[in-house]
Amino acid sequence: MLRFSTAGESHGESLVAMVSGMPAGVAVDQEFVDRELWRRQKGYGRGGRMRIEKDTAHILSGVRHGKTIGSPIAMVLANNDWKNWTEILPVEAGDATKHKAVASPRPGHADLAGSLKYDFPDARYVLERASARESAARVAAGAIAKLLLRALGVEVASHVIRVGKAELGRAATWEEIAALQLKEEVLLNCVDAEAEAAMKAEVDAVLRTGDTVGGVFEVVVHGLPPGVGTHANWDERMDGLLAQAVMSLQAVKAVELGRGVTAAESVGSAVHDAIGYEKEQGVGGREQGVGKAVRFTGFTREQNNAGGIEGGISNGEDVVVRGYLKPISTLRRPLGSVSFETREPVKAAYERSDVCVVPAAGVAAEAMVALTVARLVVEKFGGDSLREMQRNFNGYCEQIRAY
Ligand SMILES: Cc1cc2nc3c(=O)[nH]c(=O)nc-3n(C[C@H](O)[C@H](O)[C@H](O)COP(=O)(O)O)c2cc1C
Ligand SMILES: C=C(O[C@@H]1CC(C(=O)O)=C[C@@H](OP(=O)(O)O)[C@H]1O)C(=O)O
Repeated sequence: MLRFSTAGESHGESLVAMVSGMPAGVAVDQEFVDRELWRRQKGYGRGGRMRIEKDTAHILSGVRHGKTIGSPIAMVLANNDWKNWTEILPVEAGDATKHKAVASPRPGHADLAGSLKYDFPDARYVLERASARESAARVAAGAIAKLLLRALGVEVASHVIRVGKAELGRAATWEEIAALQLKEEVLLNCVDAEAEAAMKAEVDAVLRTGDTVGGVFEVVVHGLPPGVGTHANWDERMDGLLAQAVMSLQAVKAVELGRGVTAAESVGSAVHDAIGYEKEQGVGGREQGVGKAVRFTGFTREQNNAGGIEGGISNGEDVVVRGYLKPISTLRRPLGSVSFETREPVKAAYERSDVCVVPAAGVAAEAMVALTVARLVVEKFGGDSLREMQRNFNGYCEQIRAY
């Protein structure tokens, strides 16, 4: 089973990512892993911390001569900011002057609930792990999953469809989304320059007023054959697993598959994706790689409102997952809170903060989606080595082509 976990605190020495269950023989491209980390650090509206960090994954195990060897992969990502904290963090609990205590819990953070739960004197102990700094480790793990998927012709990419009130008012093609991932500059990771300018204006407006914004990103999985995930058990359905994976990201408050949200206010005839068949084009091979059309069978759809999943099973169309982000919680003009010490009303704590993280959250969500899909792919196709898995995968593709 493909599994991953992370460890590490925001201002601790390092983050750690562990991935196990990867087949042997997958080429691990360090440049690709680091580029994914770079993409997560970018986007208009990020705060001062991103000028301190330059994330890179130091691979400690599970890779030999550039390829996976089937053993757990451990990676370490240093926190550059750690050196600014070494003298402050380890002091005794309760010394508010020395350990950067967060003495008034910030609304929208885990601060209050976590301090009560773990019996901490202030929220610093909570936020260190609750922070989305952790998502960098997820991206390192997700990059490994992406490399496995890529070896099977499956690609995962994201783009931003809303920042505050500004939205991309049209559907994006896979080619547009794939091309975005290669850009050297990341503004708001939107496929449309005009919509992106409007999104930037939303960020500028909240920068002026000391406020924050949220938005919506969309992750697309391209090239996944029909038949991954299952309807058979609730906890094996791909839709449920994707929802949990993306919802688990910091600040994501809703997850949508396909047109799930607007479908609720529509009628069945407008929502469901009519099925056709085109033998000539559909049957006869699949081209692999970003931007190429992938057809596994002759069955066709006029549209993809289902977002590539029906009954918890991939149906061969692009898998489309949207994540809805609340506005960032920490405000330069803070909301009301209460002092832990005096219980008097005070403003919530503020040091520095991002004001918009929609593009970065999209990259982290790509990682979560890639890890989820890779897990289901490993379950379906098995194989201790990539060669064995590719044989199983190709055999299955032949089977459904001849269906
Ligand atoms: C990439 C990324 C960066 C984030 N940066 C900040 C930040 O600088 N300030 C902040 O208040 N919240 C930030 N968040 C969100 C908080 O971590 C999150 O809202 C908080 O931990 C509470 O968790 P919840 O919103 O999931 O309930 C960020 C989220 C992501 C995905
Ligand atoms: C460090 C990252 O994001 C952090 C996530 C975060 C939060 O509360 O989630 C708060 C900020 O941390 P700091 O207070 O150190 O500036 C962000 O910078 C990162 O994305 O790598």
